[in-house]
Amino acid sequence: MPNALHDMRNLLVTPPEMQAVDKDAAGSGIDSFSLMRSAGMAVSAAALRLFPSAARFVVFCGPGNNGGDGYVAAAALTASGANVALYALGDTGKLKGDAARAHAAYGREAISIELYEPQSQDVIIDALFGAGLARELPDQAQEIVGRVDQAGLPVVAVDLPSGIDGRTGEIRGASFTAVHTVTFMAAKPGHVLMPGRGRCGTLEVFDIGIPARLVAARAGGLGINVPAVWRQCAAGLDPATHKFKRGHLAVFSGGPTSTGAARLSAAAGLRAGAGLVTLASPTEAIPVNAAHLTAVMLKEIGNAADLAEWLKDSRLNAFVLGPGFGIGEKARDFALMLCERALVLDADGLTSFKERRSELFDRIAASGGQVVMTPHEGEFQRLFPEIAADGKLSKIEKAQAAAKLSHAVILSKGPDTVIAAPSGRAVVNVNAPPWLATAGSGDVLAGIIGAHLAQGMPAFEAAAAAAWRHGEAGRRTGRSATAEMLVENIAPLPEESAS
Ligand SMILES: NC(=O)C1=CN([C@@H]2O[C@H](COP(=O)(O)OP(=O)(O)OC[C@H]3O[C@@H](n4cnc5c(N)ncnc54)[C@H](OP(=O)(O)O)[C@@H]3O)[C@@H](O)[C@H]2O)[C@@H](O)CC1
Ligand SMILES: Nc1ncnc2c1ncn2[C@@H]1O[C@H](COP(=O)(O)OP(=O)(O)O)[C@@H](O)[C@H]1O
Ligand SMILES: [K+]
Repeated sequence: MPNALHDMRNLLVTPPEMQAVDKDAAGSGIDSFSLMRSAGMAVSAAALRLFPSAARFVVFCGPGNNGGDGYVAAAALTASGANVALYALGDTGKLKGDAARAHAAYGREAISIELYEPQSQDVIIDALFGAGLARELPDQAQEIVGRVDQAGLPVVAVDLPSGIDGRTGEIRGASFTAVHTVTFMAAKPGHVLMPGRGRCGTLEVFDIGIPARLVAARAGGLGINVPAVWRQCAAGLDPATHKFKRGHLAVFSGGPTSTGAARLSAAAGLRAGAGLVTLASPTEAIPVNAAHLTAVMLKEIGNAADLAEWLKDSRLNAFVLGPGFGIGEKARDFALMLCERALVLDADGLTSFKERRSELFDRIAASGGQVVMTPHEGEFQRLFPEIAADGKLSKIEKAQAAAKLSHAVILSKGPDTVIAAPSGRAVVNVNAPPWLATAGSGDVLAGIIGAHLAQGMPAFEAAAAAAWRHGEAGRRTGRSATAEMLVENIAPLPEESAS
């Protein structure tokens, strides 16, 4: 695992991994109650920072350690002079361990949660359930979520908004929608996967003092897609370079009425840094493509024999196949010929293998090439129906399973794009604005990945860096983004110092 993922800010730790970290911390002699105290104090500080003039802080405490953090926060808020009311879910007499100790230390009355009546100036501290949520949110808690939503009250969540599954980001029955979430040591998948991400508000990762080495030792290779993940593979270009050293990317065009998608990929590939980009076009689409291209070159490739001849040029080192290409045998034949080099298989290129996927997966395994597949949800479902249908798996786990099965790097698109390698390594992209969901946006992404592959980046880093640059391009473009505008706004790769 690269060092980048050892940086706590970039790590994602699943709830079971975090539980193991807790045990290791206790085993190494760290006082678990002092960790809870740090956690609760951090929540109290965040609440006071965000709502310095709140009329009342209402703390909801659950039956486990998340509730324990709530008792500590309530005590700290009270000590700071704030007006605090505390409502408990379940029998406080049944609290155990650190949570029981935090409850005792709070020392004031806990009101039963069903008695909570919203007041218009309330600020909610949600400490019902965190990483330990093991099933649907109890009915009583769901009802409170409804009351808080209806009253439109701001919520500060402890660890996770209660109701969000920390492993998957799914909503277990109902969940609070927080304006701010304070989590501890490292973010969890539920903070970055949808729909959970949309309910966390701003995310604060607070260091409660567990040594980083204990967290890193249990972390399983998941991270957030920050430049540190791939920067070491994107070193600045050699000033003595020439265009062939920056790689030669080829993008395959569809027929005369569906050429735009491939041209978008090609334009994005050039803009993203490939030295040369050639659009490979069937004969009948040559006129329309010729009429639209300038810096991108054009080559007539009608059939597999033409392609075989062209591939004798070993400088052609990366390919994008799929956008607007058409579904069928030609796509399959071409893709199978390209697996040995570096290939982005997208759109129709993926769908063409719906009934014949093992041919593709076997070829990828045998070829040793760098292959990235970029399915959106529908394409993922077509190629990996059994994985897509497994309701127990998170989006990260689905991408990991698909990567393992196909031997390719999988970039599973959406607002929470996941990039996974066959080894299990995976990152979640978090910089994409919603207006990236515009026609042709995926074609632009495929072109950026192609440019990275052409420059010699390994498939995982090429895909992760492309998702990030695509997101940045979206931000630079703004809400009115079209795919053409995204191409214009692809910025240079960040310098060494960016994180
Ligand atoms: N990470 C760290 O280093 C630190 C973490 N800390 C904090 O600990 C939190 C994790 O604590 P936790 O493990 O006690 O889990 P938590 O979310 O309180 O819930 C578990 C309880 O709820 C119950 N239960 C579960 N689901 C239920 C349901 N649907 N309906 C009803 N009951 C349900 C479950 O009972 P059971 O499933 O056994 O029946 C159990 O009693 C974490 O989020 C963070 O805030 C800090 O204190 C400092 C250090
Ligand atoms: N809500 C969203 N927020 C951020 N990015 C999104 C959202 N929805 C889609 N995207 C991104 O937009 C792109 C759409 O690609 P794709 O589905 O292939 O569309 P198209 O075929 O029109 O190009 C993907 O990169 C995807 O990750
Ligand atoms: K919570």
